[in-house]
Parts: sequence; C-alpha cells; structure tokens
Amino acid sequence: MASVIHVEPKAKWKQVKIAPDILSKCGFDGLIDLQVLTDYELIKSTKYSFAKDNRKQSVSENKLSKNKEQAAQLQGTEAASKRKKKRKKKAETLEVCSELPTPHKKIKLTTQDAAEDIIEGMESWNGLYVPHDVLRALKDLGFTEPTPIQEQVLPHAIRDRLDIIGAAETGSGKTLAFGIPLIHSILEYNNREDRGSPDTAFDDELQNSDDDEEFDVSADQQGEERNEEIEEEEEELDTDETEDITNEMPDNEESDSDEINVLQDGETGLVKVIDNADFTWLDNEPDSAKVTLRSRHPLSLILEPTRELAIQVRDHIKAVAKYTGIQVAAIVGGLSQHKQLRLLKRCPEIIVATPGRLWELIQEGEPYLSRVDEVRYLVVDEADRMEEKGHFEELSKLLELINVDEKKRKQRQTFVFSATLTMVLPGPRRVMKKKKQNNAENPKLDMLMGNIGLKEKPKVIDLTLKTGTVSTLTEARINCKMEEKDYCLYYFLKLHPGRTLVFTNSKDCIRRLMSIFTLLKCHPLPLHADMHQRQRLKNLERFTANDKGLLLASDVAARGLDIPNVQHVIHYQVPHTVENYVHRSGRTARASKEGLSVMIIGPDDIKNYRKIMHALNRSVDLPVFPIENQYMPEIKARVSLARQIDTNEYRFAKKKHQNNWFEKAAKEIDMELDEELLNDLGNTHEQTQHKCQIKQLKATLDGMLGQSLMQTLLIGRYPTKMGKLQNFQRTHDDQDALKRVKKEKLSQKEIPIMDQTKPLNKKKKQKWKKNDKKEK
Ligand SMILES: Nc1ncnc2c1ncn2[C@@H]1O[C@H](COP(=O)(O)OP(=O)(O)OP(=O)(O)O)[C@@H](O)[C@H]1O
Repeated sequence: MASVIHVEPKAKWKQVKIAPDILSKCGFDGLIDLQVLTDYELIKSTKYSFAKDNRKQSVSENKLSKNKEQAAQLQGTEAASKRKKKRKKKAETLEVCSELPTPHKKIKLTTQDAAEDIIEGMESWNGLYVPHDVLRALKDLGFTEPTPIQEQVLPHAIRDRLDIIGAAETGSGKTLAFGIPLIHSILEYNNREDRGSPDTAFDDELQNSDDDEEFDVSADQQGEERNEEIEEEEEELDTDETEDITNEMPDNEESDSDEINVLQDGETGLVKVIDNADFTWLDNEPDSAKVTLRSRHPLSLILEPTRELAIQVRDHIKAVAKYTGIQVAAIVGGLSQHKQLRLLKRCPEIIVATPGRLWELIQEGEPYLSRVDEVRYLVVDEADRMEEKGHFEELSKLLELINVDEKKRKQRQTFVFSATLTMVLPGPRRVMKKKKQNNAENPKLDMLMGNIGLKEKPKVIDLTLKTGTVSTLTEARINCKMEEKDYCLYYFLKLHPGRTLVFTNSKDCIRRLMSIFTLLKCHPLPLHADMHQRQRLKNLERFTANDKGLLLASDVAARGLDIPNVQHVIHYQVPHTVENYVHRSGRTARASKEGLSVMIIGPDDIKNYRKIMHALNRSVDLPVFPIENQYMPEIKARVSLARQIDTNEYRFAKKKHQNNWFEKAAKEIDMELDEELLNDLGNTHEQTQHKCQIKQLKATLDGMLGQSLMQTLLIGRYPTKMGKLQNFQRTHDDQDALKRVKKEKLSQKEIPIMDQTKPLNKKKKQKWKKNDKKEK
C-alpha cells in the first residue's frame, strides 16, 4: 500500500463569509459553503484511500480497482522498482508538506474576461477573441502570430459559435485552431453568469449533491510544483500503487479577480468547499489563491486516431491552457488504465482520447465518462482516418451515445478537422448540405460525417492547396529495382545525414530493415502498431532527441505527429493512398519550415506512384533524386554483407525456434518426439562453426563501416581522375539533400505524367518503361 496523507482536525471547521455580490458576479451559484480549518495535523498513513466523492461510484469502482490490482500484479519487478522510487518521492513530498511554510490568506474567485487584453508583441492576434491567459501562453511559446487556418477559424468558432469543418495542409496549426476555441468556451462556461438558467439543457440535469472537497492551501503546494508532479504521473507509463488523489493547481498568476479572505494574517489552513451542483471547486493557489469551477462531466472531447497523436494534442493544448487552470487528460489504450481513471477523478474539462479506450471505460461505468453525452464541444480530428478499420466501430457507438439527446446535440459545438478531408470528400459542403445524399466513393465516411452530429450549417474552411502538399515541401523520387531499395536508402542516410523518418507499408518490412540497418550501424528505431505503447513513446522520444535520428515507421506515425525538425521523409514503399502520402510527407516541412520527401519507387510501386500524382493534380513527374554513382560499389558491398548476415541469422534462429517449439509441445503432452520433425541445425560442431562464420562476417562488416565512404574512394577503387587524386571533400551543400534536389530540379527536364484515368495501352507502357530506364 502506498502512503497517503490524512488530515487530523484539532479544532472545528470555521465558516467563511462570502459576499453575495461576489458569488453572483462570478456565477458561482452552486456554492453552498466555504469552510476553513487552521488547527490540524497532517498524518502519514499507509491505508488505501481515495479522495472524497466515491459514494455514488462504489459498484463500478470496485470493478475498476480490481482491474487495477490485477494489472499491478502483472507488472513484475520493473514496476516494483518504480513504485519504490515513487514511494521515496512521496515520502519526500510528505516531509515538505508537513513543514507547512509560508501561509496564505486569500482565495480569489476569478472572473475570466473573454475580451482581449493587448499583450506586447501579440497584436497580430487582435480581433480573434483569444483569451488573455491563452495569449500569455502563446507568447511564451513564441507564437506571435496566428497561422492562416487559426486566423480563419477562430472568429467563426468563438464569436459566431459555428460548427467548423476545417481542412488545411499538414503542420499548419490546426490543433490550436480548434484548441483555442475550446479553451475560450470552457473559461466562459466556468464563469458564466447564466448558470442554472432554466432553459439551459445542461443545467436541467443538475443534481443536488452534498459532495465536498478539501484543499490544503499551504504554500508547499506551489502550483508549478503540483503541475509538474501531475505531469510526471501522467507520463509514467506503468501501473503503480494507489496514492491519495490530489487536485491539480494552475500556475501562479495575478489577475483582476475578486477575493475572499479565508485566513487571518499569519495563519495556514485548509479550505473545504461544499457545493450543490454538478461542478466542484478544485483549484487554489498559494499566492493568488484562485478557485476555479470544474464541471462534473467532461466539457470537451477530442477524438484522435492514434495514441501518440492524442498525447501530443493533450500536451499542445495543455501548453496554451497553462495559465487558465483548465485540465486536459489523455485517455488512450496501451497505457495504465488505473492512471487514467485517477486522472478522470480530477474532472479534466478537456479529454483527448482514442475511441477504443474511451469506449472501454464508458462501458465499464467510469462515472465521469458516464455523462459523456453532456460534452459541449466535440472535436473529431483526422476525421477521414477515423473511418478506417479499427476505429470505425467504436467511434460510431460513441457518436451514437453522444448524440442520443437531440437537445444536447444542438447545444454542442462540433469541429471536424483533417489535412486531407477534401481529398476523400470532394464536396464536404455537399455532404453537409445533404447528409442523406450518398457519397458513393466513401459511404463509411459519409455515414461518419452524418453521425458526428454537426448542425445544419457548419462553416467549411478549406485552405488545402490544389497540389495537396504544403508549399515548403520539396518532393523527389528514386527509381530502382526492388533489391536496390536497401542500397538507395543506405546511400541517402550516409550521404545526407539528418533526422529521417522512413515509412514502409508493412511491419515485416520494418523488422527486416531494423535488422539490416542495425548491422550497418545506422541506429534505427522502430515504430509500429504491434509494439508496446511504452516502447512506441520511448522511441519517439529518442528519435526527437537525436538530430541524426532514424525512425522506421508504419503508417501509425503518418498522421499528425509533430516531431520537431524532421528533415527528411523517405517512402521506402510508396503508400497505397494519396492521403497517406500527404500525411507521411507532412511529418516534415511543418510550421513554415522546409523539408524533403523522397519516394523510393520499385516496379511494384509504379502504379501507386502514378495514382498519387494524378490525385494531386500533378502534370509532371517528381524530380529524380541525384545519386553519385562512385559511392555505389562500396554502398552495395556493405549492404549486401549486412543482408547476408541477416539472412543467415534469421534462418538459423527460425529453425531453432521451431525446434524449441516442437520439443516443448512434445514434452507437455508427454510424447516422444520424432527426430525427423525437427529442422536440421547440424551437430554441435557445425553449429559452432555457423556462429563463428557469422562472427567473422560481422567483423568484416565492422571493418568496412570503420572507414568513411570518402576514404573508400581514395583507397583504391576510384582514386584518381586523369591520374590525379580527386578532392573528395564534400561541402555542406553536397550533404544537404534538400539543396541538392532543388539544384538538380533546375537542370532536369520535366517529364509529363501520363493520364491516369485511362488504362495504359501497350505503347504507353513501353514509353513509361523507357522513361524509367533513361532516368536511371
Ligand atoms: N501560431 C503559431 N505560430 C507558430 N507555430 C505554431 C502556431 N500554431 C501552431 N504552431 C506550431 O506548428 C506546428 C504544427 O501544428 P499542428 O500540429 O497543430 O499542425 P496540424 O495542422 O495539426 O498538422 P497535421 O495535419 O500534420 O496534424 C506545431 O509545432 C505547433 O506548435
């Protein structure tokens, strides 16, 4: 059991007088009483304890805590050592806590002013209705001006409160285009004057409740410290023991809000808040001691197709909401369910979720999510991906649940965003105008758009370019035979170092490349759906930390991931759809930065390549990526050797694995094993020989890798030109793949792309093949 802190009162709770005008001004009509306790002791206890309001939740909670216990048992030694560390940390926290240093005396009831305050250097955001506290955070991030999609969306979303269908190129800032309106609306909701007005659907459901919450308002609970602690807890990926639930506190800040004195000079104390409505008072700060209302159901729900994306969006919105006290939680699969349940207990206003885990928790009866139909703001991000296998079913059920009440649906503001929405929905307007009309091309998405529950006249903001990709992206291609793809990739990585994201169409391909490029000491990191979530996130982190990092990914990483400064995206296999090409390529050239995307096109990829070019309205072929042939012999020698080692190792390991399996199975059923069933691994001597052989091959490869490619040109194979040594020093521009393509593009002839709409006749096929050969 983890240690928790209990409060032992030494005197009675005293009532705090609150001026009625303050309450009415702030719209805090649910507040019944505010009490303060100044004489108390903090006691460390090992007893399992949750924070207060568990009464209504007992049934589902029992089930969930059982799950948690089972999960905890499965965690093993690694989790145990983490728990140990955590306990140590908690003990340190307790020590600090028991000191109760500087006292504070006030609780401020903050009224959030929706009007803009001018902040120096942030004038470009004027007229977009961005809350002052958000502007401060944007300034901290260095976002001095809005991106075009933000500029277009914000007034319609905030001022006009319209549902929005937004499409803009990758990396154009769509997250904040829906994130800022959510924050604005939540601040407004929390401070609204009309709370409880009878015609408000959401207030019809207010239930009387005698729930109360306790807060230590001592100065050790500095907002920043607490936020850090909570963040750490969110990031920790294993299940740990239960600790007392504390409430997140916003950063310290000054604001022009009303204040209530709850303590006398020199006093420290706890504050108890008692309310009668579906909200609670969770936040206070030591100095400015702000109290913020929190809803007892999620106010905003953002649905994302992948876990990484959900976590990223949570972090992004958190960063801009940091001065507002608004809490954001990510509910995603693959991570500790127990932790997510604890986060939900803090009543986060914004939930960013993947449909699967969210649906799972709703079905298990998680109390906060049981009122998910009350969400006032719904975002379906990457909407066109959501209709794909693995999302559609759960998402449909979720949407059905959320939209079950027509009145609530009408009160809701809905946002649907994607960079490729217009590609899959050639007429989003048409779909919206006539929901019933069948989009024969994509009936699933059509249905999804209908189920989302958009109101009659959503605002469609489409800033996507005709060319599909972002204008700062440079695209190129390498045509080669299937077996040459590895050479081309190794060539690129060696001669053009930089943070590179390589996409493949299959997990098997990632596994093969992982093995070969590890042998070639390129230090690749994998990312695909079959990996543990913890490892996926770790690899992303490691990739982000290395400016020459290499990530081998499936399309799970194609959408939305905002990894800073990815210089190159390589399509080792051409994707099957134009959307995937656009999203994959969009991992580079983000936020007005430049980037390079290269397709390695083998004979099997030609069909997809041409399909994509056609869908992107390209009339000429992509430029050919320049390859300096003098390096190729050495490149081929290294890669071939690595492949030989990989194949040998793989075959031997596979045989061994099969034999082990047979032997184990036979033993289990107490059966004598027929030797003929086993693969021939050779006798012990032969096996040792095999190992030695592999060792030798590895040593040879290491020797080759020990030399730079330039050196290999000098020592023998291509040492001279006209009898003299060449200067093989590569300039920075030679190494910069993007500059090389741009330069090369100018000297290359533009080759028209053949019409894709008609099937190719024999003549055209030959012409295409000829062109291919010439380029090579
Ligand atoms: N106003 C701004 N000024 C500068 N940078 C910004 C601004 N808004 C967002 N960004 C940054 O731009 C990058 C891309 O933003 P975001 O991830 O929201 O793009 P997106 O349009 O959702 O991309 P995708 O379609 O790939 O999901 C992020 O690093 C974000 O921090």
